[in-house]
Amino acid sequence: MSIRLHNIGKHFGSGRQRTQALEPVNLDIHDGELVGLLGPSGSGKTTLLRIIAGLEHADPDGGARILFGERDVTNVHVRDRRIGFVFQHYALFRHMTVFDNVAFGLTVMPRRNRPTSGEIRARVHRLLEMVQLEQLAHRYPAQLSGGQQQRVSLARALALRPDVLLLDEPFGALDAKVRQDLRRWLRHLHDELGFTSLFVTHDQEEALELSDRVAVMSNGRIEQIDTPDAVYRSPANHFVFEFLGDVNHLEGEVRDGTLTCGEARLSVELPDGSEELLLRPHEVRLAEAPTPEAHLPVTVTAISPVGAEVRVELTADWLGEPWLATVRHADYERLGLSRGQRLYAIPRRWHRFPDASPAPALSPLARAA
Ligand SMILES: Nc1ncnc2c1ncn2[C@@H]1O[C@H](COP(=O)(O)OP(=O)(O)OP(=O)(O)O)[C@@H](O)[C@H]1O
Repeated sequence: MSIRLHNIGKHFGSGRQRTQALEPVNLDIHDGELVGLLGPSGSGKTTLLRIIAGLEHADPDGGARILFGERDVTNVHVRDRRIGFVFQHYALFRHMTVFDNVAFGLTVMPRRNRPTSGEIRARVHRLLEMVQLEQLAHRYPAQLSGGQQQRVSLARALALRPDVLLLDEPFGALDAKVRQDLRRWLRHLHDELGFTSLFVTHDQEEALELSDRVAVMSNGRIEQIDTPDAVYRSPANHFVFEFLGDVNHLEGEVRDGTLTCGEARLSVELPDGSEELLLRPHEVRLAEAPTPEAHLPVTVTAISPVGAEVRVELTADWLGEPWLATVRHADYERLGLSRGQRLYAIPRRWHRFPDASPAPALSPLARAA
């Protein structure tokens, strides 16, 4: 089921209390797609999700329309939109067993649509099997872990065979390992059952790992919507770049093709003036000597060799905030990295987002790559 949003804007309150939660948004979600709404607190993610669900109404002016496939659901009640919901705070019925929680939506259907009790039993068992909770069917929510409760919520949301599944910070309250498992598991279910899903998160990693496409939001606006790879590698603007990962800043004055900041110097093909360059940690190489293009002396202040790469914190008099470089374990050993060591940072590439420039600029190095 595709979802098409046309001119969905939202204000709350009136008079001086009136605030704009969403600027008019247009968005097309394809049939079977898993889309992540990613943004900081207050950026409008939940408001957009609630409008799609029918729990909130878009501003009526401006011709707001919501289509599920060919069906115009703009004025359709939440009950009739055929949506499954999963929220962060597991709203399971505490006095019902796992089985009854999952079966609930089916048992309260109008008699003419309601499956027989045998069919309900079979469907609930199948769902519990899929979320691997069959053994716990007779437990109560209080007897489950957070991750298990969230799996029950998912099974319950899927029991009514929704066309669209909406998830609001579904794994927000869980610890890192459980989140990781649930993400994989949601992706798997999504692919197996083929519904269309939209989920809200403020966790970059979660959005990038789970989504077919990510919509990055700030201040009630969709700043960019694209595949995880594209939003990460080709961010549309400064905000998206900063929000999607660790960033190192290099601010200085450019004169005659050289950016200078204290004792640091970098050759850049830019006109004279003040500049701010941005670099991801993996775009910073560490070396024992400067190059003709880059003279950026740094001191190693912390090393974290945990994970696939080594994270190295760097400081210098010319830096306001420490830099973070990620280096391969082989390079870590080759350089014999230790705290207090003095090295040179060599940018592999850099990015800049001059104000009001719609397209990001990349370093010549990156353009060549
Ligand atoms: N019922 C409401 N009345 C007034 N303002 C509201 C209401 N709901 C949301 N807002 C405002 O709308 C803006 C967007 O809120 P929304 O909850 O959609 O953001 P969000 O991105 O989901 O944030 P979070 O990640 O913190 O949940 C915020 O400025 C919020 O204060």
